[in-house]
Amino acid sequence: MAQTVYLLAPPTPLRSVSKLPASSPSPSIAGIRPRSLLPHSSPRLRHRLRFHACRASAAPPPSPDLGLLVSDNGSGNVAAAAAAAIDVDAVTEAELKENGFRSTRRTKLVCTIGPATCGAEQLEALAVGGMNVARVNMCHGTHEWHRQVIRQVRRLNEEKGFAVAVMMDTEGSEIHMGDLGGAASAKAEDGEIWTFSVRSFNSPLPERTIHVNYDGFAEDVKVGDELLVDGGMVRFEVIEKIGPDVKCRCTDPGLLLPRANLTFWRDGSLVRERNAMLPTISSKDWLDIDFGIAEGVDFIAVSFVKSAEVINHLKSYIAARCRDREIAVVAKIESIDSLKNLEEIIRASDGAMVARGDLGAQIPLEQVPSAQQKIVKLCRQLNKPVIVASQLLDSMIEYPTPTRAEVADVSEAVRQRADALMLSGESAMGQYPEKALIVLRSVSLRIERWWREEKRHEGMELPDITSSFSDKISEEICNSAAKMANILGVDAVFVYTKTGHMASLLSRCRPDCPIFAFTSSTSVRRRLNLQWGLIPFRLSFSDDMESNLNRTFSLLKARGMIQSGDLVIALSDMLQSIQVMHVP
Ligand SMILES: Nc1ncnc2c1ncn2[C@@H]1O[C@H](COP(=O)(O)OP(=O)(O)OP(=O)(O)O)[C@@H](O)[C@H]1O
Ligand SMILES: CC(=O)C(=O)O
Repeated sequence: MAQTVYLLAPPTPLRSVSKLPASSPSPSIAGIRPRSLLPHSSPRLRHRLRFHACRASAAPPPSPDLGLLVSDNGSGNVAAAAAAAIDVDAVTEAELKENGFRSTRRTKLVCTIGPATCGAEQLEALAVGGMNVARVNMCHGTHEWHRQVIRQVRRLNEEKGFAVAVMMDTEGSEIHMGDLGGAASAKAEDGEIWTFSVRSFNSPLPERTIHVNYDGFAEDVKVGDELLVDGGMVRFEVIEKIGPDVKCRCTDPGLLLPRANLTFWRDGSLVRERNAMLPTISSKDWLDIDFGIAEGVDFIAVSFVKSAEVINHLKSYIAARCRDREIAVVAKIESIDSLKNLEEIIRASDGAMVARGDLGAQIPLEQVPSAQQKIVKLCRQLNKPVIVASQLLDSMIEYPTPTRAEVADVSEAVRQRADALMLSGESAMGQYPEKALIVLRSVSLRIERWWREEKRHEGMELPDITSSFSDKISEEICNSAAKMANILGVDAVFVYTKTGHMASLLSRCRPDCPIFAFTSSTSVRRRLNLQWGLIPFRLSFSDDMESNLNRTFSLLKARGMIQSGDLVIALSDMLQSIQVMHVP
């Protein structure tokens, strides 16, 4: 296993990438020697790193192998296709000129797809607008509906050069309302009496009647309990139980949406004994998971995770059925149990979601911000991508501009350096999905730039996360490369990575510059699209690093993404030639 650090430096243009002898430090970066670049390396490692001083060639690029390189810019508006094989659209050109890759967006954007956005044109508008991941929520819609959406996203990727990943979100064993007999919503007014019942009804439902999906509902609730719909968007008080029917008085009026989640509280605490007995992954979820595997989704988000065990079980299940590619498992942190077992759950998962909607129905609302901060921090320490979700721009479901408080909430998530922000109802069924995406994009760009200008490198302790010696080498190289990138003010870090692991380790360090991640796998490329600061490309590699570098420089220069004289650090996790090694 070899790792190489390349330093590519100006000032005088060379005609080709040149390589110095292994023992020579880079002349352009005086005084920086391998040892000083790996300050934390154990002397026992005695690795010999080879540093290569190179410059992006000033010579006209050779005819690029256009079919091999496909990118999308992290700024999101890049329907990036191979430079000439597929024309780069006008939006892409404009966005590149406007921001340039140095200021490209680092925070990734997830959009929930629903009736407002499931058409081909609407999906394309979201991709052009910066959607990195499309989320489908299995609480809603049929398999046929989800299949159409997933295939449409794949088509967009293939035909227009996007790398939008697909995340399937399981329903989980939550207690929720039924379908409202086909109605899009129903309004509950203050003081009205509604019936919540486990009985099945034909459409249309009797007036002010709600079906509940959980058979034990009427037995579990008590007169006087508070019933929260959708985490408290509407509230009722239980006033009477008649067999399977529970009569409730509306105390906080609002809009009831189909299949909204239900929780009940007694004496100021969540009643959760019954919930605790329900399986995290229900039999319906297993059918949905099989569907997701068959449709080739990139992520499966698991609702109401209680422990690491269920994540491990699901990962083994996926591994047994999916030998040729990986599906990342994202743990949704949305329950008291998931907070209790947070670290073991995050360690077991490939990522996490701060699912503030349901979390806010399980813990007091005022505890949600600190829980968010804790989850985001832990995820970064453990190198797991983290999504901040729910109600970021809730008012934009109905209005074309966000509230100031919503903008502040988005800014805080960006400032915490979460990997991704998620739109839920705003994109699934809101009136302004594209505008909501623009708000996320512009707030992210602005806060990220402010952060860089203020030079606010947080000194977050990044603990060792690797167990194997080989991974430890990668980790040290990435930590050092990110530090060096900030000190030297380089324009970009290039990482050539088979599995994406090294790109992800770099992302964890949140360097000031963007990270161009090259991988030969389209599915790894899509997965990397969830991670902070990564601009993932697909590139067929050779084992010859110089040839890879030359080719990437030519291709990126041809597209105006880098220029001669740009300062770049390049890392690789897959050279077979030994360039980091134990000194004999
Ligand atoms: N596939 C779909 N079909 C119909 N409506 C949908 C679909 N996906 C989402 N929606 C609508 O958008 C709203 C917000 O979506 P979201 O995925 O956040 O769901 P949710 O019901 O709030 O549940 P969760 O807690 O799982 O996020 C939903 O309540 C629903 O009204
Ligand atoms: C996204 C989600 O499931 C929640 O916020 O509850």
